[in-house]
Amino acid sequence: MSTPVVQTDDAGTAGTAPVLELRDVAVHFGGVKAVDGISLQLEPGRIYGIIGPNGSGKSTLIAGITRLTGLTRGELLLDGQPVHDVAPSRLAGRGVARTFQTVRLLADLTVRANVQIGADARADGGRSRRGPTGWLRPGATSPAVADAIARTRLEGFEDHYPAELSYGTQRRVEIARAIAMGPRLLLLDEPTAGMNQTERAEISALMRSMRTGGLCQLLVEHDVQMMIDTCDYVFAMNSGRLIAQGAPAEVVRDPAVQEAYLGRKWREHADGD
Ligand SMILES: Nc1ncnc2c1ncn2[C@@H]1O[C@H](COP(=O)(O)OP(=O)(O)OP(=O)(O)O)[C@@H](O)[C@H]1O
Repeated sequence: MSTPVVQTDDAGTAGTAPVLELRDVAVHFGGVKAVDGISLQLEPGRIYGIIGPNGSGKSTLIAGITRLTGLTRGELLLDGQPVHDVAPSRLAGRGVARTFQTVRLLADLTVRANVQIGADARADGGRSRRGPTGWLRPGATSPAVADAIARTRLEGFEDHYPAELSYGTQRRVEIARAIAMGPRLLLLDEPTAGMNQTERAEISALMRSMRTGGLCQLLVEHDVQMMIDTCDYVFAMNSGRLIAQGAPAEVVRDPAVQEAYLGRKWREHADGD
């Protein structure tokens, strides 16, 4: 169940120092205003969602936050510090981890070794350029890896290889690898794409359980029910801008959101019936 958000201001805050702050962030590709002036704040220990129709700018916003694409304008602050000059590879050392739309596990490494990669990125502040074999410590499970495996309920899978796991379990390994980095902010880009309802519910429950310790999570997801079940606060985008924000149940009822995203989706669904 989602937790209602109370006493928030326009930026979605409730008086706690933000982990991440965006001030008037824009990313333009020539004449395409993929992200066009977004300001928001994310607090520790909360789960935020971004919804919006295809092409509304969700992925570009994540790419801007993770420094994979440059900002046309605006400011990005982590724990109050500007990160415009921080290389993407150094963001792990600044407490930012992410998972991707597609599974990116290393096929010839066990679950333990895949998760160890995250722990090693944390240990050297994301500076390591070593290949996978340089990270391996056969048979040993570091405390960070053991903790990440426990938090993602992967005990018993440590010695398995990705190909031996279900798709849903592979995605949990990716989350474990990100958690092993010890992030304060975890970005999840469509973590339930391709999953069945049971697996989606597992990821939702996992995300809710991971809020302990102040972890802030930002979820990009097309599944509206997943958003409602998982997030404390949702931002709705259209054409690169925020068109609504607030508690998930309120945002999905917002007329602008219905028109831009949900209405279209429901119409497509109805047309397909
Ligand atoms: N590298 C790029 N060069 C030019 N245009 C781009 C580039 N990346 C994204 N765009 C454009 O920016 C807009 C936003 O795209 P983006 O992928 O961020 O949307 P999205 O909300 O993540 O979509 P989806 O839900 O389909 O993943 C789109 O019009 C897209 O075509």
